[in-house]
Amino acid sequence: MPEIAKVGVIGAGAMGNGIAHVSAAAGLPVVLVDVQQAALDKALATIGRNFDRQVKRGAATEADKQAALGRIATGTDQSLLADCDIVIEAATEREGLKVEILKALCAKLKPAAIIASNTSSISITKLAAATDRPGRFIGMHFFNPVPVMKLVEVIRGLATEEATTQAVLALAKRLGKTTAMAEDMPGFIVNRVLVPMINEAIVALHEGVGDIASIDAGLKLGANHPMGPLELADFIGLDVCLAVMEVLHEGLGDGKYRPCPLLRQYVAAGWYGRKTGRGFYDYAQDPPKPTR
Ligand SMILES: CC(=O)CC(=O)SCCNC(=O)CCNC(=O)[C@H](O)C(C)(C)COP(=O)(O)OP(=O)(O)OC[C@H]1O[C@@H](n2cnc3c(N)ncnc32)[C@H](O)[C@@H]1OP(=O)(O)O
Ligand SMILES: NC(=O)C1=CN([C@@H]2O[C@H](COP(=O)(O)OP(=O)(O)OC[C@H]3O[C@@H](n4cnc5c(N)ncnc54)[C@H](OP(=O)(O)O)[C@@H]3O)[C@@H](O)[C@H]2O)C=CC1
Repeated sequence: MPEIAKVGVIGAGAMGNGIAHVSAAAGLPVVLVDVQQAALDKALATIGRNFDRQVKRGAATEADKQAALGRIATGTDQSLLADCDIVIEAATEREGLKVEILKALCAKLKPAAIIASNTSSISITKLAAATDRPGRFIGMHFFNPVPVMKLVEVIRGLATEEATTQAVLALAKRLGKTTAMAEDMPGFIVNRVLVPMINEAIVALHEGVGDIASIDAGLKLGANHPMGPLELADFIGLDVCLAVMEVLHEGLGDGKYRPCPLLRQYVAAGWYGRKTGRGFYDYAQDPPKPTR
């Protein structure tokens, strides 16, 4: 398997922009594709702002930022990914959508190209089966925010070839990440543990055990979490949290993974958290104000 020299990213949202950021910062040319030009524009602005954080701290120079931004090409057409050695799929956490994207993508890529999914929980084996290259399909699960979080979970599907695994481990290392191998089971490792905790915080809110501010203060001040569980849920996206709980509940068949009805209600209202401006907190206010 040749070394990965060019990275494609599909989906320019909360995660896609970060994956493009760290790939370009590592000196790799990047192609970032999304269906909405507006999403691409927003992603480039976010990447620029995140580089500014690093420049301010002296962790990067203005020249580093400009050079990295110069390595990122964007567009709404998947054919721009034709000469990428790997394409990392980071589109919305909906299985049907991912399958549709992957099926369309295969025809556009060179036969040797690897496809990786950044999915939070969906079966890598199942997604691989939707492609023409199950041996060159793998889970490469980054964490939010990508420029800061050191971990990449690597998940092999049943058909993933060793050369694919080694190429992705080498890429993660080049991106400055630490890898953990996770089995292709619902939620992999981190989300199997973390998202049920978030769901339990929502249950506690739903049952009136505490209000939003108290629940978040509890885990921040009592367990030294950097963010409270409800603040974190908004940061991840309530849509993603619900999608993960549904995969756990269905895949493991245990009632303890039942998504809290209040989480369903917030997602049904379109209150996804930071990405829509309102979730458990209203981000139109400064500081963000609890919504109940
Ligand atoms: C759902 C899934 O499938 C998997 C997941 O991702 S689960 C979610 C995993 N993520 C978490 O658990 C995040 C928990 N929260 C945190 O770690 C911290 O709150 C945080 C790193 C996000 C912010 O840290 P903080 O101390 O509150 O803020 P701050 O001191 O301003 O930032 C620390 C660093 O992070 C950077 N940072 C903060 N927020 C950032 C953001 N949204 N994007 C990029 N960089 C960010 C800052 O620039 C700073 O970096 P520099 O030192 O280079 O400037
Ligand atoms: N949020 C998180 O903390 C984490 C999420 N993940 C996973 O990463 C993936 C992305 O999540 P996240 O970044 O939060 O999601 P977002 O909703 O922020 O971004 C998804 C992006 O994909 C775009 N998209 C939708 N359909 C297509 C398509 N057909 N082709 C190209 N782009 C498309 C969306 O555009 P539009 O808005 O127009 O639909 C949107 O810009 C998910 O699988 C999620 O589970 C993994 C780790 C952490």
